[in-house]
Amino acid sequence: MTATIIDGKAYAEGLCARIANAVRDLSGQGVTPGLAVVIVGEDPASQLYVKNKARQTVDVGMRSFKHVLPASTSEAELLGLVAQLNADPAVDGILVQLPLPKQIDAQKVIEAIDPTKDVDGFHPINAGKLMTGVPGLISCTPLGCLLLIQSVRRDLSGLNAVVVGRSNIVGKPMAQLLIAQSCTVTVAHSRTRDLPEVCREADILVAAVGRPEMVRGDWVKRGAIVIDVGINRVSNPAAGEGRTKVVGDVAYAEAAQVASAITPVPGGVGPMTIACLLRNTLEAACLRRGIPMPQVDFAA
Ligand SMILES: Nc1nc2c(c(=O)[nH]1)N[C@@H](CN(C=O)c1ccc(C(=O)N[C@@H](CCC(=O)O)C(=O)O)cc1)CN2
Repeated sequence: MTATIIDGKAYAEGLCARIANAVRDLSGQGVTPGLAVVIVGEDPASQLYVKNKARQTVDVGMRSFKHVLPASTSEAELLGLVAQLNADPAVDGILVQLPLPKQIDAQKVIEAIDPTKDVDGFHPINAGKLMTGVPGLISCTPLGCLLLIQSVRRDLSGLNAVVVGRSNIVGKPMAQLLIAQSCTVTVAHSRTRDLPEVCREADILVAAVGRPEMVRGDWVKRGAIVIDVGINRVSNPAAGEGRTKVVGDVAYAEAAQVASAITPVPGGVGPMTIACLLRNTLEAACLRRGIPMPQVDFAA
């Protein structure tokens, strides 16, 4: 079996084009959604993600507000900025880029964001809404994974799903989203006994562990849909000394022999994270004004 490659980059571009159309309609009604992105410190990967977020925000016709703070910023200073953004009517969405420097308690910052502007979907109110099936803002990476899964199979009812990883940002919300689609969900993690055997039961396998190529081809059930959330930079001596490359949590070449569909890394889940952030900003702008959210998730 040769797997269908799920092209996250192409899906994300299509989603952004639909978001841009919806933003154009909204702007015609005098509403231009605004997204504030806050970065603390000089982590090069975070700087790149924030730059891409600001650029894509403008590309879809939204207003972008970028706040760059020094690595020495105190928790109180960051909380002060969040309070200011909560009160700003031009700001519909607030995102504080993670990770934060060690003197700042990230959970405290997340909990300070107005839940109606929490476009990351990390606030406990939004996590609780997802768990209880109440509409709210959903964490971008798991939402992107679900859209990619549904791009190859719309009805997931009754399928066995295994999510490897139990983080608040990916693993737990991913499990909730799959439960809401009537999957039978197992959340596996570093203490799971016989992880390969657990994975072999999965019709849908989501790997979000942060360990390069940990999920091997013989962990994958024939015909499974495999979603790789990992972004791991590893050395690549074949390309020359000191060179690196990005790989996922799944041994792609092996798994692609067995799966029916698989996301590559790069170009799979990653691009969906930013597209879903813009989607959530559109939703936040609509929700806060009582405007129905346009259907942008799937091509009509
Ligand atoms: N507040 C948040 N912080 C962080 C989040 C988040 O969702 N909210 N996620 C990650 C970083 N991230 C977005 O912020 C992000 C990561 C990766 C990609 C992406 O498109 N990756 C590319 C590969 C990139 C490379 O080559 O290095 C891909 O997979 O194709 C987009 C966004 C942590 N922080």
